[in-house]
Amino acid sequence: MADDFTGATDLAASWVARGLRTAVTLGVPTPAELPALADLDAVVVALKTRTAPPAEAVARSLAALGVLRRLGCARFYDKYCSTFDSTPRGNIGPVADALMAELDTDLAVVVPSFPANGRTVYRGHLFVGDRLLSESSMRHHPLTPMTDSDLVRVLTPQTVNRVVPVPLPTVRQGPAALAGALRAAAAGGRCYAVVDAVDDDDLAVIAAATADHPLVTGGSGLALGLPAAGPPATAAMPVVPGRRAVLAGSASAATRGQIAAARGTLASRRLDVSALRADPAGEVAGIARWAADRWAAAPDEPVLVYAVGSLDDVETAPPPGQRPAAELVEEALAGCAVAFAAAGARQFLVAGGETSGSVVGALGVRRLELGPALAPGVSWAHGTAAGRSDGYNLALKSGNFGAPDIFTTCWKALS
Ligand SMILES: Nc1ncnc2c1ncn2[C@@H]1O[C@H](COP(=O)(O)OP(=O)(O)O)[C@@H](O)[C@H]1O
Ligand SMILES: O=C(O)[C@@H](O)C(=O)COP(=O)(O)O
Repeated sequence: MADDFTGATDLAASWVARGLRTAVTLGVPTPAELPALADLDAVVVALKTRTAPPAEAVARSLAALGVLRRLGCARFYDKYCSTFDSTPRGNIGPVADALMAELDTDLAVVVPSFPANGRTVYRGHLFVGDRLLSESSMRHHPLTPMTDSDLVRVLTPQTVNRVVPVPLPTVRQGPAALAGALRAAAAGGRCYAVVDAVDDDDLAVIAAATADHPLVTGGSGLALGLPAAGPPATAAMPVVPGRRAVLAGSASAATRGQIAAARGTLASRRLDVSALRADPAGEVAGIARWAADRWAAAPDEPVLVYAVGSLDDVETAPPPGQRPAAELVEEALAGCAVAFAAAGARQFLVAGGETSGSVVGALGVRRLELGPALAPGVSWAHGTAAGRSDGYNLALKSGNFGAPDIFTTCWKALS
């Protein structure tokens, strides 16, 4: 299960790359949706729990666990962000505590490392590229600013269990030595092992050492460490013809760069938070009219609607008595998606995990099958929605992933 929607497609892409036939369900699948999932090798339940209060995140994660067990799943992956995104009342610990208790297991590894995207863990500290997490752009995240890179220190106040670091030299001794170190750690009582990993070989060692663990936790990198079960299990993804749009609610550095790179090429509009506060429906209707005009002139050209061009656009606290900008923006982009779909849009790149949750929920999409990869952790998918026979093509892009030109180059894969 994944705590946001971009994270879910990121994990699914890793499993597909390792040869596992995988689907993503958006929210906990209903009983009627289970038969279609029965023959797969892996299922990712996408939850929108990253910023939820701990009790709510725990309840939804346990509901997901229950359904996955009913499907016959025997091993579980608790997917959170590779930058360990967590609110001050963090729910990574409470969710993992509940999963461990339910699965009656004494140890779970904590492995956010994802070297392909520059996330590494050394001596229990999380790095983004060559910076500590706390010195990376993640310190400015509007919802989950990360100001501490020491994962033991971040996780300890969130959990009733012990948190122990496992250093790189132990990993480099290989799977047997690491498995022994993990067993020794668990002998002292239920605990988390924050395992160092700086490259994909380290992830392969951790995957081998935890092959019999009922629960692992981490970013998607650990899934890439699995031995391949076969060639990549990418199904031939249906391409749904229609208008194209980029909806970017992320304020992350990579997305801001992608917006700057695309603005010279794509027709674009920035959401105006004060206008949204005054008249949210009117603002969305105005953007929908603008997009329809653009598509009338150039039907194949994507339009770009974004929230944050520079960090100055980020509202850190709402005016007294007003709704937070984050909520207004998520609702507005969801409203744009629905209005654009009514105008014939079928292909969406959505930037941001929370944003993706809002947009995909508003479109009524329940399930995704992955298609071509666009970047590490980012893929096209085909989404099926109740009452829509054609569905949508969706690329749910983590705010911090993807090359600078992804908003303009991603469409080639659908041509
Ligand atoms: N101007 C703004 N001020 C404050 N928050 C904003 C603003 N624009 C967007 N946001 C919010 O920032 C959050 C970005 O989170 P998310 O979509 O998960 O992106 P990322 O993948 O970069 O984490 C969303 O909730 C979005 O609505
Ligand atoms: O692990 C990751 O970094 C991503 O899969 C992820 O969870 C991204 O979250 P957002 O940056 O909020 O999209």
